Amino acid sequence: MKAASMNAHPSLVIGQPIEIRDAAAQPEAMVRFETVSKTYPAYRGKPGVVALQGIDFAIARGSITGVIGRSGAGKSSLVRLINGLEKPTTGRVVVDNRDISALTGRDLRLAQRSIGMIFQHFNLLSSRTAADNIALPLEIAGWSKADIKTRVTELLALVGIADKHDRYPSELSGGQKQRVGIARALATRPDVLLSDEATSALDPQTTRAILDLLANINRELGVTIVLITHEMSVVRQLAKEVVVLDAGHVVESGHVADIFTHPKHPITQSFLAEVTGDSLPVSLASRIVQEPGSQAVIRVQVRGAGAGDTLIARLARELGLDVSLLSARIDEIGGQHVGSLVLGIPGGEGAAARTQAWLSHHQFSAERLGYVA
Ligand SMILES: Nc1ncnc2c1ncn2[C@@H]1O[C@H](COP(=O)(O)OP(=O)(O)OP(=O)(O)O)[C@@H](O)[C@H]1O
Repeated sequence: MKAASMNAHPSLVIGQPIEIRDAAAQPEAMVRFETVSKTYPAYRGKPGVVALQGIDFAIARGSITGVIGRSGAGKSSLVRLINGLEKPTTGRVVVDNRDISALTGRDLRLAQRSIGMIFQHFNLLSSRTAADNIALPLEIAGWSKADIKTRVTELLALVGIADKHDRYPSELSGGQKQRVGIARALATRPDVLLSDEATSALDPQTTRAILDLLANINRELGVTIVLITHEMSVVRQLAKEVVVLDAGHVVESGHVADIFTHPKHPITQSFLAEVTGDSLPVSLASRIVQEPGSQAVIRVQVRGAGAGDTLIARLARELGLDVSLLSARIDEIGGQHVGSLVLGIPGGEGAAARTQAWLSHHQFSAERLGYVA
């Protein structure tokens, strides 16, 4: 593509008007996996590996979708199928209505320009300044020097490091390096941004800042973001949808708030335990014992503003229980209020069992933590 035609794209500076996407005219999905499997063939005496099997899901245009799984679950394979670096063994991967798995050569390279990617270790060229790293994909795409200069300035401002134009990667912090990585990934105005563990090497504060930047980019530019991660805290902070991968299969998927309040698969529950397990105040955690005491302690996940108060009132009314609220934590997850309530249930084992049965009947996700004296 010639530089002149690339200039026809509107500017992408946050705060300025952006390309209007006509949702009615666009089909819903930006990425669609259609009964995809991926097997790496046997090689030099090593057996073949089935990395993905029966993968069938769609990523909505303009969404932020988290793909979470343990090491070896198949996350990187999934990403490489989206950007066409790998071909599926069976099925199709459709990106923006094109079967990317069927593209080769120049067609594939052009399609890949609309799919940006950021990495855990940034993958910057150490011999190039921040500006020249960002310029690289534009040079490859054949942009003119003048257009590259304008675009790079715009991108540096977009990611909040306008003053780092001439800095080399060795002179930048981890967060700043990732900002360069994000600017480079956005340079050719992609529709999809793939983030492969992009915050895994960063401290929690920098992680938060980078995830905030990605949220802004999604909001302002409408770029569909696919977040590959092994950390539920990343999904919780940024994603609206989540796909849980285990051993090459999608074991659960849906709205983040639904999955947080009703995790079904054990692997999802274990991911959630990592982010919610530390939510008990130390003073309460230290009082919880497993021998029967005066109150059974039950943790319940609730959704929606005021849901906690309503639940306690219903338990009082319908089961006649004088429930005490031992601890509560409310988060905003996937745009919804999600609460984790720790309730004290008096009345011994019978009352605790009735409460659990009632919660389960009304489809609350609940777990017994023990008793307090
Ligand atoms: N190029 C390859 N050749 C052979 N086997 C591969 C190749 N790439 C991945 N695999 C295997 O496929 C399975 C899924 O790997 P993949 O890298 O997709 O998982 P992952 O969830 O990204 O893991 P991690 O978080 O450790 O990177 C693993 O068993 C892995 O060893």
